[in-house]
Amino acid sequence: MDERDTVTDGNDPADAVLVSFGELSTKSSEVRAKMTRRLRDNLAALLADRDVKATVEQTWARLVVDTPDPGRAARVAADAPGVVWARPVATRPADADAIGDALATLARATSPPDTYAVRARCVGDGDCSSRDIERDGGRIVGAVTDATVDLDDPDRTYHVEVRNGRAHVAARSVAGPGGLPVGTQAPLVALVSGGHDSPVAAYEAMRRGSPVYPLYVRLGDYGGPDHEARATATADRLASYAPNVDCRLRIVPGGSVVERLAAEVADTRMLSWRRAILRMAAVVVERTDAAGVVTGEAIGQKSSQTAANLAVTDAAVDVPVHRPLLTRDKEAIIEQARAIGTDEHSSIPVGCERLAPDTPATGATLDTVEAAEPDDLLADAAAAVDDLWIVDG
Ligand SMILES: Nc1ncnc2c1ncn2[C@@H]1O[C@H](COP(=O)(O)OP(=O)(O)OP(=O)(O)O)[C@@H](O)[C@H]1O
Repeated sequence: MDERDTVTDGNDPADAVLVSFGELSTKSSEVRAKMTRRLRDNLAALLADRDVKATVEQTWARLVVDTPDPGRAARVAADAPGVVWARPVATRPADADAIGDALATLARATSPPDTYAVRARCVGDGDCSSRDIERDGGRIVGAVTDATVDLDDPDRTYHVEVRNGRAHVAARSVAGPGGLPVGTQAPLVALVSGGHDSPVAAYEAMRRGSPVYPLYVRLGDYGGPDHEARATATADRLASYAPNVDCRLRIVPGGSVVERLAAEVADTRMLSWRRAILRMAAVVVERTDAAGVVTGEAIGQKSSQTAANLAVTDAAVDVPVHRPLLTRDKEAIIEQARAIGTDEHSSIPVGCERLAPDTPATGATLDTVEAAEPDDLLADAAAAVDDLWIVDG
C-alpha cells in the first residue's frame, strides 16, 4: 500500500517509523547485531541525504526512526536494501486503552477502506494478548468506520506491535526491497553500459549487501557523449540508494580496443569485446578491495550471451563473474529498471549496435575466438585501465 494515498486529515498520530529487516533475523546473534548496526547507519545516511530530520534507534528486532515526518521517512527508509517494510507508527504505552485510542485516531485519520483487519504481535510481555488486541481493536475500528472485517484479504491492515512496554500502532506499511544492508558483503565491480540490464544487475548486487564500483568503458567514436551520459546518470541513481558508500563511476577509455576489433575481427568481434571489457573489470578488481565483477547479461538475450558464449567470455579472466539477471526475462528487467528509476536514460540508442557484425557468432568455441582475436588484445585492454579516472559526483 502506498501510504501517500491514505492520510486524509491533519490528525495523523504517527510519531515514528518502525522498520523490519527480515532476513537478518536468520543470522547468528553476533552477525545479526553487526548487520543491524550497518542498516542503522545506512538508514541514517539515506535519511540525511534526502533531507529528512531523523535519528535511528537500534533494537534487537526492529529499527525505530524518531522523526517529525514519519510518512516521508517511511518512504525513504523503504528504499534501503535490507528493509522489508517501514511503517509510520503511533507510539503508545502498552495498555489496552492507549492502543484502542491510537487505533481509533488512525482509523479516522486515514481514507476509509471497504474491508480491514487488525493484526497484533506481542513480544516478551507476559500480560499482552495478541488475540485480545485484535478482537478489541477490530471492534474499535469497526465503530469509527463503515468498513467490514476481512481477515483473508483486507483492503487495510492495522498493525499493533507490543514489546518492551511500548505499543507501536500503524495503519500503513511501505514495502522495502528486502535483501541485506549495503556494506555487509564485499564490494563488486559493476560493468555498467547504461542500458536497462546492467544498472538492474548492479542494483541487485547492492540489494544483497555488496557496494558496487560502477565501471563504464568508453567506446571512442562508436559511443559518444550520450552513451557516457547515461552511464553517469545510472551511477548517480545507484548511489542514491547508498549515499554512505563509494559508488562513483569509474571510466576506462576503450576506443582503441574497439577500433582494433572493428578492423581486425569479424563474426566473433562482440565476444572479443565482452572479453576485453571483462579483462578491464578484472584489473580493477585486482587493484581494489572488490571480490568480483557483476554484469547485466542474461542467457540468450543477445548472440554474445548464449550459454556457450558466456563461457567463452568468462575464460578471459580469473576473477568471479556474477550475473544476477542470468535467468530473468527482458520485460521483467525493464519493469524493475522503471521501479528503481534507472530506466530514464536507457532508451537512448547508442553505438554498441554499430560494432556488431552482420552475422555474429552464437555458439563460438574458445579456440575459434582466440584464433580470431589479436594476440595482444586482452593485454591492451588491461593496459587501458592505467588511464582510468573516477567521476566525482
Ligand atoms: N561500454 C560498456 N561499459 C561497461 N560495461 C559494459 C559496456 N558494454 C557492455 N557492458 C557490460 O556487458 C554486459 C553485456 O553487454 P550488452 O551490450 O550485451 O548489454 P545488455 O545485456 O543489453 O546490457 P545493458 O542493457 O546494460 O546494455 C552489460 O550488461 C554490461 O554489464
